[in-house]
Amino acid sequence: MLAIEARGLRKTYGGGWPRRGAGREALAGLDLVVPEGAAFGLIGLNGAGKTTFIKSLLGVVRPSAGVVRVLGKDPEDPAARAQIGYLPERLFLPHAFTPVQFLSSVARLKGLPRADDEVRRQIGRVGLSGEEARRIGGFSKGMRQRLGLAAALLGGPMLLVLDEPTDGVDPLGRAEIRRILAEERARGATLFLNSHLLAETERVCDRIGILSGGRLLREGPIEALCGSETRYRLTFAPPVDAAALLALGFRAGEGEGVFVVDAPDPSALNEYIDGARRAGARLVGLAHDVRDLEEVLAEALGQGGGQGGA
Ligand SMILES: Nc1ncnc2c1ncn2[C@@H]1O[C@H](COP(=O)(O)OP(=O)(O)OP(=O)(O)O)[C@@H](O)[C@H]1O
Repeated sequence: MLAIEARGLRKTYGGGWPRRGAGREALAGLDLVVPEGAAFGLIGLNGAGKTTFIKSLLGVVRPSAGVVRVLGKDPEDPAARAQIGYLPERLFLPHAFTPVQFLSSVARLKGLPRADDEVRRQIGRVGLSGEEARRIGGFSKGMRQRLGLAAALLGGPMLLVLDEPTDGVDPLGRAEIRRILAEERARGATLFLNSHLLAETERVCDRIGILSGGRLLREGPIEALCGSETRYRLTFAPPVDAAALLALGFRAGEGEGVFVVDAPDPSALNEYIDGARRAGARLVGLAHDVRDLEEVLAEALGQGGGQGGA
C-alpha cells in the first residue's frame, strides 16, 4: 500500500474572493507517491507549496482538483486522521500547562485510553524527563519542539508528518531525534518530512521530492538524486600537471589535485587512470562524485525554473 498518493493535485487559494492571495495556485497538478515505510523528504523554496500539500494530507485544505489519499483513505476520513502524527511548523502550546497535562489532553483528543504510561514514555523519549512538572511557558524553543514531537508520536501513528522537526533543536538533540525517527521506521511507520535544513533531511530521508511552483520537479531515492554511478572524483598527489590531465578529458574539481571524469564502465575509468599515470600523475584518491542536496536543489531549480512560488 502507498502511505501517500497524490494525483493531479491542485489548490487555488481564494476561490475568486477579492482579497490578497486570491486566485493563487499553490499546487499546480502535483503527482506524488510515498511508499509505506519510506522516509520521504519534501524540499523546495519558500512558497513552493509544501505547507499546502501537508495541509491537504491532513484534510485541512480541500484540493481544488485532483485526488489525495493517505494510508489508502480520504484525508477527511477520521480513520486516516487517527493514523497520522503531525508536528506543525508553528507550534501553539498552552503556556500554563505542564508537559504531562498537555500530552494527556492530546492523548484524550486522539482517543487513547489510560495514556499516563504512554505520556511518560514519550516525555522520556524526547529527552524531557525531569521537566514534567514545569509550565510549558518557560520552555526553550528546542524543548517546545521536543514536546511537539512527543505529541506527534503519541499512540504510535503509522504516518508521521513532520514540518521542520529539528527547528531550534541543538546538535545533540537532533541526533536524538534522528534516533527516535529511526525507531519509528523500524516499527513500520512512514516518515514525511518538510524541512529547509537540507543536511538534516539528507541524513534522515531515503527518498526526496523537489517541489517548485506547486509541481514535483524531481523525485527518487537519495542516492539516485545525489550520487552519480558514472561520475568519479580523482585526487592526484602534487605536483599535478593540470594541463596534461585536462587534455586527457579530466575536468578540474574542487580542491587541490582534484579532477572529475565521466566513465560509463570500469574499463573507461581505468583508461582514464592509465592515461593520467602515463602523463606522470600519481593517484591518491578515487570516489564516486556525490553531490549534496543543496547542489541537487540548485540544479533542479536552475533547469526547471527557479520560481518557488506559483
Ligand atoms: N491561506 C492562503 N491564502 C492565499 N494564499 C496562500 C495561502 N496559503 C498559502 N498561500 C500561497 O500559496 C503558495 C504556496 O504556499 P505554501 O505555504 O504552501 O508554501 P511553502 O512551500 O510551505 O513555503 P515556506 O517554505 O515559505 O513555508 C504561496 O504563494 C502562498 O503565498
